[in-house]
Amino acid sequence: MAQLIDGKALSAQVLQQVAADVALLKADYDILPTLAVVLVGEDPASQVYVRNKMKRASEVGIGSREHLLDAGTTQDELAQLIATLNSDPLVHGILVQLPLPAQLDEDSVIASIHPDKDVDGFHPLNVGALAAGRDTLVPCTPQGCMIMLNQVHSNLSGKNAVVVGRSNIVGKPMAALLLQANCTVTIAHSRTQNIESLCRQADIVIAAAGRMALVDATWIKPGATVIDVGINAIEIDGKRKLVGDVAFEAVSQVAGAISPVPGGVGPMTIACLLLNTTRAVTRQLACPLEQGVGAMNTTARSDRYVRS
Ligand SMILES: Nc1nc(=O)c2c([nH]1)NC[C@@H]1CN(c3ccc(C(=O)N[C@@H](CCC(=O)O)C(=O)O)cc3)C=[N+]21
Ligand SMILES: [Mg+2]
Repeated sequence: MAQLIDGKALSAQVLQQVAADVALLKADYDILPTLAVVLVGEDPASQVYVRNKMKRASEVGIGSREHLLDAGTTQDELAQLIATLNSDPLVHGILVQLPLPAQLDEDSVIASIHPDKDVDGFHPLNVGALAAGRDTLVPCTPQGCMIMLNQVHSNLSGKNAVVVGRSNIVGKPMAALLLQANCTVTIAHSRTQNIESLCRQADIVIAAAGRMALVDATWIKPGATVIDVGINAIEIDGKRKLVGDVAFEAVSQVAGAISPVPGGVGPMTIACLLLNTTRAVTRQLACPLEQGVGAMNTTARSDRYVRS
């Protein structure tokens, strides 16, 4: 049986570190790191996610502001709000919950967020900086996956990693981070030929395709590490259930390590969002810090949150 990569427990470790950094920012700079979450419309799943984020924020001492806009909000109204948040010195992180209603242009909304407040790491400047291997705000889900991988692998150098899925929010930044960790990286997707045998050569499989139970036991090399990024909501006997992109029961008989859904990548994503909020603060301080929170200001420091 595969080792279970417990995202819930691991996220608690990350959150503990974030709480310590929040306390340090308070003590040394009298700063309350604050996250503004913008939700447009009334999608029930989005409401649950946003509520979870605010709850975790308050647990680690991060301030949060919730901006609930109605579903008919115009591009100009949203732009107005973001401009206000951009210039508010008491707001350090801005998250606009995606997806947005159809009348709104996501790309221009994302581009309007100040890059140093972009705790999602979706702004084109941050995307480019990550691609170039520079220090920047990194998307939360891939960052969480790297921390999970560091739990299993003391050294990722030379590992064959296959990322299944090529989204801008997971697949592409995930591949960039794996490359930065010196993995040999392949991005597979819906048009990839022989995807099953390709994955079977991988030491690491990141399943981020958005297709329920897509990755089966026959796709996995014995002993490989499997991270499940899927969050597919299904109904069983009228009850809502969350399942991943990996056929968990079957794959856990073959893999060396595997993350579950729920309790895997999801909690890590939220922990990294709050981690990014403290990192956003350090990017906005007038003078760079020599130690403490300032010392964490590099994308290569995910290992800092991992017990050896
Ligand atoms: N701008 C933006 N940034 C995001 O990071 C973002 C977004 N928009 N839109 C939606 C997705 C989805 N997402 C999740 C985060 C945590 C869980 C999570 O904690 N899941 C729990 C279970 C929660 C449940 O039961 O529904 C778990 O997997 O254990 C899930 C999904 C962030 N997203
Ligand atoms: Mg995809």
